[in-house]
Amino acid sequence: MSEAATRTLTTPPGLLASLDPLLREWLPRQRWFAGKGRPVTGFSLVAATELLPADARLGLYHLVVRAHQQLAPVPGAPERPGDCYQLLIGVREALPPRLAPALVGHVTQGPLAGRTVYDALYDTRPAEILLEALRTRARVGGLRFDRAPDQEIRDGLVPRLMTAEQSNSSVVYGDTFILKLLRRIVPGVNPDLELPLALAREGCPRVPAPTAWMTTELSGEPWVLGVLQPYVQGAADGWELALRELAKGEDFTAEARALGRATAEVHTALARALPTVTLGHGPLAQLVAGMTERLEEAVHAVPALLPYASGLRSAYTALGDLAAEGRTWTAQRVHGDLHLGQCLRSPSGQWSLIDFEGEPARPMAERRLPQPPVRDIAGMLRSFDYAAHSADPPAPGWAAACRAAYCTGYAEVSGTDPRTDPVLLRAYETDKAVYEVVYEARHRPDWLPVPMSAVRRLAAPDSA
Ligand SMILES: Nc1ncnc2c1ncn2[C@@H]1O[C@H](COP(=O)(O)OP(=O)(O)O)[C@@H](O)[C@H]1O
Ligand SMILES: O=P(O)(O)O[C@H]1O[C@H](CO)[C@@H](O[C@H]2O[C@H](CO)[C@@H](O)[C@H](O)[C@H]2O)[C@H](O)[C@H]1O
Repeated sequence: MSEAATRTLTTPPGLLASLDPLLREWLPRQRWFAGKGRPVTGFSLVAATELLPADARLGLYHLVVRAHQQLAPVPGAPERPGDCYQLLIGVREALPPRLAPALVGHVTQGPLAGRTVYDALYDTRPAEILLEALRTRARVGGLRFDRAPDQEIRDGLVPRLMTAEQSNSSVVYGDTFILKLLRRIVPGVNPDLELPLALAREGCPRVPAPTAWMTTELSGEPWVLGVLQPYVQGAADGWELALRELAKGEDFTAEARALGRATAEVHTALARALPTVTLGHGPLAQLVAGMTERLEEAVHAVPALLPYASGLRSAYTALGDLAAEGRTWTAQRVHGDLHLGQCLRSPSGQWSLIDFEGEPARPMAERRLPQPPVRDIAGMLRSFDYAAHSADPPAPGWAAACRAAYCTGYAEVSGTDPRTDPVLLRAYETDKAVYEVVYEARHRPDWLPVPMSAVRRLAAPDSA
């Protein structure tokens, strides 16, 4: 591992050098590793902070590493410095059986030869150390832990790592708080903290308000590393609930309508809290160009899209034509990756929206741009379709009823029914379905038929 770019280095260099071969094996296998499909050629260390020294029974290091990857999975392909990842690495003589799933590897060289390194988020003491740092607003090396002025964190909360399929890693503390540790990290303001804080200032009850957060500063820029929020106890997510009702052949329209209302409440609060802009011909042309470019990239990555490409493209050109005729749209900050799995229903039936990070694969600057709120609506409409098409047999009528109820709920609160703008809606649904095709091809190939069935429908000229 190259240490040339090291900023804060309080760890033994021998440990870092010996981690390189272990990380090459371990990191690409993690669910949250974003660079799947491109060989990792090595790592450089961006920052390292010792939380507990390695000569103790338990050593603990916070690392920011940059993964260097080849651009294509072929021998000799050019490589580029890739994404940065946040790791919490524990060092022990041996792992107790309960930590077996956390194993990164056994160190074979350097001063720590013979010791075992592991993903310390699985372990109680390291997780407690993070919460304690947030509680006490600690500064450790370059790591900064902050807590909202009006929020308290009591001690003694027992941590457990969530095992859900995630883009990041979350630890639940005593069913009271949940800490999301971002895995692939980027410089600058992160909407996963920015938007919930803005919504909390607006008094919007649909989003858990951040209690505390963890940041660092690298090369003069802030980086968000984690966010602690109240844990919604006993909550079920919209995806689980929808599948449960589908399996029983039950109607889900009352919940879909409530979700439409919740989405509109969040959009209204975001439009009050942060700037809105009017999109005229120029910005719309850019937006359409972005959708078209994403489609071209997707066709390249997933050739099964090719037969539908021209039909899909027509959804974007129809939008471009409307803009050329002088139509304008209002854009505002949005959730950016809204789907049923991002909606939590409390036991009392209240819906909350979570995970404002946006689509993990998009550049951060793009994720923070104001966009037509229909972007999120399209995400939810796709999600009802996902649920209906992952049922056996598929239930397109169920999806249609939920989609209609969701739009009705949205219109009740916002005063705008998304169905009155079908060209915009079709363009955004198409963009989302194309994103999903690439996402599934990369992460869950078995799921590919679900967005592909939507692609077939959206590519048909009468689908608007
Ligand atoms: N405030 C919360 N209360 C209860 N559960 C939560 C809360 N926030 C997140 N979760 C659970 O954690 C999971 C992952 O959270 P999310 O923010 O979507 O992370 P990721 O970006 O890694 O996908 C969610 O699907 C949900 O089950
Ligand atoms: O929740 P994440 O931010 O990690 O979002 C990513 O993963 C989602 C899947 O876990 C993916 O969502 C797609 O599958 C869902 C069912 O599992 C479905 O409800 C969504 O509509 C569909 O888009 C999401 O796209 C991706 O960004």
